Amino acid sequence: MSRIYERVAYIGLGLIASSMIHAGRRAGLQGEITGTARSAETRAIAREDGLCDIVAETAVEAVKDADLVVLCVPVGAMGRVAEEIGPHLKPGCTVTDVGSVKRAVIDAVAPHMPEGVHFIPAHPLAGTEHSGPRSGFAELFQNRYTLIVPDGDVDPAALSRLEQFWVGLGANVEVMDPEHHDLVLMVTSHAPHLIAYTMVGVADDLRRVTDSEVIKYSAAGFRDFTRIAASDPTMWRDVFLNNKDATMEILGRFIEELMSLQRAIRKGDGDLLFDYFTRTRAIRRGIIEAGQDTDAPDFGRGKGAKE
Ligand SMILES: NC(=O)C1=CN([C@@H]2O[C@H](COP(=O)(O)OP(=O)(O)OC[C@H]3O[C@@H](n4cnc5c(N)ncnc54)[C@H](O)[C@@H]3O)[C@@H](O)[C@H]2O)C=CC1
Ligand SMILES: O=C(O)C(=O)Cc1ccc(O)cc1
Repeated sequence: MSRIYERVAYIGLGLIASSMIHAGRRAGLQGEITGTARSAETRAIAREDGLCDIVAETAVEAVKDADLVVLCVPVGAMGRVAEEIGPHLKPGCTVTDVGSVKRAVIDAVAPHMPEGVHFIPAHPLAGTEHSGPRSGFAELFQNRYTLIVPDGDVDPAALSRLEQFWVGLGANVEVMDPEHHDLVLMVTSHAPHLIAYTMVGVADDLRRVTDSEVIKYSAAGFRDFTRIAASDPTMWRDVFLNNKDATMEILGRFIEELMSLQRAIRKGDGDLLFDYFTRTRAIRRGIIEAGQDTDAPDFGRGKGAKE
C-alpha cells in the first residue's frame, strides 16, 4: 500500500490510536505521525517508545499542518477537543474520530469544524479490554469492520481516501447512518458490556459465594464476562451517557426477555427454554460461518498497560 496521508495527527494515544499507528506504519499509509495525549505520563511513554514521530504538548500543536486528524479520546471528551482544535485545522484537511457512539459525537464535534474541513466520523469494530499507549497492536483491525458514519453529504474524494486508509489498516469498510449505527452497536456491543458489568457485579455482591470461590471455580462463561467487565470505566461510562435512547430501548427488551425466561423456568416450561436456546445457538453459528469468530486474534493480545 502506498502513502495515503502525508501528515496524520492522533489526539489521544490509547489502544485505538496506538493500533492505528502500528498498522499504518507497517503498511506505509502515513508520512509524518504526530500525536498528543492529555496526560504527561502518556506523552512520556509515547516519546520513550517512539510511538509517534513528534509528540506534541497540546492538541492545537499536533493538528498544525495535519492532512488527517484522528480523534481517539473517550466519547465524552470529543466535543471539547474539537472546540480546541477547530480554529487551528489546515483548510481542506479531514477530521475523523473512532468513538463507539456516533450521533452524540457528531453533534458535539460538527459545530466546531470550520468551512472547508471534511468531518467524517468512523468506528472500528475492534478492540480489547486493555487501554493506554502500550496496549495497541498492528493486527487489531485485521478482518474486522470499520463503519464510516457520515452525517449527510460529505466530499466523495475525502470519504474515499478515508476508506482506503481503513482498508490499508486491514479493515473491511462499510458506510452507515448515525442513528442506525447507534442502535446496531447497542445490540452488538454496548448492551453486552452492560450485562457483563452487571453479572460480575452480582457475583461480587453475592456474599454467600466468596471472592476466592469466584476466582477458583470461574467457568468459561463467567471468565468471558470478567474480561469484558475489565474494560475502561471512563470509556464505557461515556458510551452509555451518550447513547441513552438506544440503551433504554434495548435494555427494556432485554428485561422483558429475561422475565419471560424467568417465568418459563418457574413454570417448568422446558420447551420454551429449549426453543429459545436453539435459536440463539444458530446466531453463534452464523457469526462463525461469517468469519467473525470472537476467538479471532484481536482479544487479549495487548500488553494491557494502563495509563
Ligand atoms: N477500547 C475499545 O475496545 C474501543 C474503543 N473505541 C473508541 O475509541 C476511543 C478511544 O478508546 P481507547 O483507545 O480504547 O482509549 P484509551 O483509554 O486506551 O485511550 C484514550 C486516550 O484519550 C486520552 N483522554 C482521556 N480523557 C481525555 C480527555 N478528557 N481529554 C483529552 N484526552 C483524553 C487519554 O489520555 C488516552 O490517551 C473511545 O472513544 C472509544 O469509544 C472504539 C472501538 C473499540
Ligand atoms: O473487547 C470487546 O469485546 C469489544 O467488544 C471491543 C469493542 C469495544 C468497543 C467498541 O466500540 C468496539 C469494539
